Parts: sequence; structure tokens; C-alpha cells
Amino acid sequence: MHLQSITFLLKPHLHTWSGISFLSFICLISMILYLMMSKTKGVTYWPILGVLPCLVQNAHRIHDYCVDISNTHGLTKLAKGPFLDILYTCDPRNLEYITKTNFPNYPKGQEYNKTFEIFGDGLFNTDFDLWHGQRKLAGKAFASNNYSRMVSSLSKKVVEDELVPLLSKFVENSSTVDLEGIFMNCTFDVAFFSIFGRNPKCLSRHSPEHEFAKAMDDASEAIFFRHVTPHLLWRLCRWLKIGKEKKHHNAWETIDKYMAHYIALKKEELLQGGQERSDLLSSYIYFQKEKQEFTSGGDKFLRDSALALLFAARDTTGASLSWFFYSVLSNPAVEEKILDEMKNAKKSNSENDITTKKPWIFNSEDVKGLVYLHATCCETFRLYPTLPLNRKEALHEDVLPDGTMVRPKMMIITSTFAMARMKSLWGNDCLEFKPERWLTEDGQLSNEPMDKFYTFSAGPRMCPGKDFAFTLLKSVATSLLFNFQFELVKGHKVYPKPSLVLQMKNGLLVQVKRRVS
Ligand code: HEM
Repeated sequence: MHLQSITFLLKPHLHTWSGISFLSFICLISMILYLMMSKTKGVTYWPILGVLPCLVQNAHRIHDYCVDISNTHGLTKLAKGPFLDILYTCDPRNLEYITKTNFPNYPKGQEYNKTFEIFGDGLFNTDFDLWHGQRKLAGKAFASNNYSRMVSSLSKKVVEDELVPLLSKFVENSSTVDLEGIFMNCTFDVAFFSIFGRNPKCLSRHSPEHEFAKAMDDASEAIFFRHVTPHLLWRLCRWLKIGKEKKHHNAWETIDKYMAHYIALKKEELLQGGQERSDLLSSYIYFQKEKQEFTSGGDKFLRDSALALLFAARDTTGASLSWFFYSVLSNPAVEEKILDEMKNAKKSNSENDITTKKPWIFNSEDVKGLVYLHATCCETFRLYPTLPLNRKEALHEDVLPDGTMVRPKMMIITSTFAMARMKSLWGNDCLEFKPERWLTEDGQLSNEPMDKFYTFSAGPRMCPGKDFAFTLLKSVATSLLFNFQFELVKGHKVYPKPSLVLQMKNGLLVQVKRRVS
């Protein structure tokens, strides 16, 4: 057939063909870029789609991807895509400015509030006046002596009555144990107890998985996917109630059911009077009665406040415990130093009890002087920050200390996981687990690393649960390391799972024996 006749036959379809050719051209370019990008570790721009394909391609390894971005582009990088205007920064000067100096210009933002909508007006999901009122209440409750005493005694109680007996059973059966699962249940029990004043006993081996805890896991998983899925897509799935959004919807119903139940129980208990309660829900109910101005909304206010605290406390601290044990067991010299420090503390505090056959449980006073243990906790929080991504939204145009221009509505992302792995911040040995970096030459705690330590954020929105996290970590660490000997299961690979909280993908499998000293 002649070329003209082919052209003639095709003429009516020319617009279709030019459309198809254009699309093919875009696909071809995109494929070439994709292949190039597969070898590139940082941020690559696609035609039309901007950085979106990079985000989608790396969602399954989001924390390592942040490390790649920092290693490729340095401390700060701008990224654009359809409906995306992101500033990625790990520069401590910028973080100091965002979290403290010009704090009012960097709220969480409406998009964040929408993504975390299940938390309603809970502390970490609000901005401006609503946040201010919530934070004032939380500040009072957290700062009270009653609260810190309660956290210490609850941690000791759960460790002594549940955790240590549970591990003793594993010793008898010589079975392999997933420490991460145990730690998640342990922190659920302690956090729940501190908020609602009752123990859900998740840790107890015979109780089935708590439906409430499972609903929290499902909601958390869905929220993570909202972070790595284009807004329009997850909103469509939410509307259709499909995929992760269906899980989110069901989890929301379950959570609401439990929250209503526990709030009603607590109110009934308070009405009946009796001894003073130090749990957070009781303090919130008392405050609610006293100061109506911050607490309009009745049970919804209580539901949102208590739920936010439970979420903020539970997985973060549970995961930190897992990374602590993983790091200590992988570094026998560190374990030896902690053991020596504990033995000295035990000798000086309880000479006459030294020969007891019962598992030894340290109390919060004994643990206070353990400087090397404190440095090991700090190093765990540095290398494995369990809230590894922090997000803010700019309100007005601004210029950051490093000279970067910020546009209104720009999303500002920080990866504390990547920060810990930057030589320019933590030195050539940044990848090593080294508690000594938190100590001075004469073995005292050093403040110097605090300038670049953002694991608990900083400024007015700094984590109010930092002391809780340290207390529980030390309580569990001392009692388990002193009484048991753990060995990582050979060949079991430990790495972070793609989630909001830095948990382990395959758990933490160990063999456990009773320690003979
Ligand atoms: C290792 C454990 C923990 C880590 C790494 C951690 C980290 C953080 C970080 C980075 C923030 C700031 C988040 C942001 O601005 O977006 C935060 C906020 C918060 N944390 Fe923690 N946290 C931990 C444990 C806890 C515990 C045990 C509690 C409660 C008992 C708690 C309660 C909160 C609350 C309520 C907020 C919101 C504060 C606000 O927005 O004003 N956290 N946490």
C-alpha cells in the first residue's frame, strides 16, 4: 500500500493518533527516567508528576529513602509534585527556628488534621487556640508529682507482676520469643493504666489480643498509607470504604465504642468518690469541671484527649524498647557496662538482699543514678527515633536560617532517622551504637549532643511524654537484663517497617535464659 493511501486512511484518526503519540512519548521519557531513577538515590523529577513517582516507588523503604535524600542532597531539599510542595530539612538551625523561634508560623496544618482525623481535637492533632488549651491541661497533668510517681510505680508493677513472670515461663519452655510483641503489649498496659486507671492486661499470655489495641494498629496502618498516597486517591477510597480505608473506618467504630465505655466507667467511679485518682482521664475530668473554657465538648473532649495520649505513648515507647534490646544485644561491651553499673547499684542499695533467689526488680530510685544506662537510652532514641518523620505546614512566607525560601502552605518534613545517620551532624561514627557520645570524659552526662537531638522534637510542642518513655525504658531494661540473658536468633533480620512509628518489620526474635551471675 502507498504511503499516501495509508495517510489518507489514517487522516480521520489523526487527532487520536497525535494524542496517542504524545502519550507514548511521555511514557517513553518516563520509562527512561524511571530506569535512571532506579540508580539514583535522591529526589528525581518526572515530567508532570514531579516527585510523586519517587515517593510511591520508595514508600516501602521510606526511612532509608530519607537517608538517601540526605546523603545525596545534603541537609535541605525542595520537592514538588502535583498538589505537593515539600521542603525536606534536617538542618538543626532550621529545626530550632521552626520549633521555637518562629513557632507560630509552623502549625501542623489542615492537611495533617484531616489525615489524623480519627484523633479529633486531641493534643497532637490541633493548632492555635485549641492546641494551646489542650497543651495547658496536659502540661498541668504531666507536671504533677502524683503523675510521675504513678508512672514509676505502674512501670514497676507491670514489670514485676506480668513481664518478668511471662519471661520466666519462656525460660522454662526454652521457646523463641518475639520481644517486640511483648513490649508492645507491655507499653499498652502501662500507658492504658496511666490514662484510664485500670490495667487491660494485654501482656498476660492467656488474654486474647485486645480488640482495642488491634483497632489502634489498623488505624495507624491506614494513616501511614494516607501519607504515601495522593490525597485525592485516599479520599476516594475513604468515600468508597475500600482497602486500608475500610480498615480505618472499622477501627474508628471500635475505638469509639471502647472510649465511650471507659469514659462512662471512669465517671461512675469518680461519682462514687473514694481515694484520689492520679490517672490522666480523672485529671482531665476534674479540670473539665473547674475550667470550662478549654474543655467544651463534654465526652468528645475526653475521648479525643485520652485517645491522643494513648496513641502517642504506646507504640513509640514499645518500639524504643525493642530497639534498645536489639542494640544492646548486638553490642556485648555495652551490655557488660550496664550490668556492672546495675550490680554496683544493687550492692549499695540492698546489701542484705544480695543472695535472694527471686528475680530482682529495680525501683525508680535505684535506677536514677545509672548514668551509663541513661546514655544507652539516649543513644537508642538517637539512632532509632520512634517517631522518625515530623511534619509541619508553613502559614506565611518566610526565610529559614539556611536561606531557604518558604511559601505559604508548604509542607515541611524532617526525618530524625536520617539526621542520626548524617556524618555532618554526628561524625564519622554516626552509624555506630555508641552510648559514650552522651558522656563526658569523666563519665558524666554531656549536654552537647542535645543541639541536634530532635527525637522528642523541641519548643512548645516538644513531647510531654519524654520522662514517661525514659522511666519505662529503664524499668524494663534493668529488670530484664539483670534477671535474664538474651540471645538474638541467628539469621533473623531486623529492619524498620514502613510505618508512622519505627517498628521492626519481622519483630525481634530472641532466645531467653535465666541469668546466672
Ligand atoms: C520513645 C517514645 C516517644 C517518642 C520518640 C516521642 C516523640 C514525640 C515527638 C517527636 C513529638 C512531636 C510530634 C510533632 O510535633 O508532630 C511528640 C509529641 C507528643 N508526644 Fe511523644 N514521644 C514518645 C513518647 C510519648 C509518651 C510516652 C507520651 C505520653 C505519655 C507522649 C505524648 C505526646 C503528646 C501528647 C504529643 C503531642 C504534643 C503536642 O503536640 O503539643 N509521647 N512525641
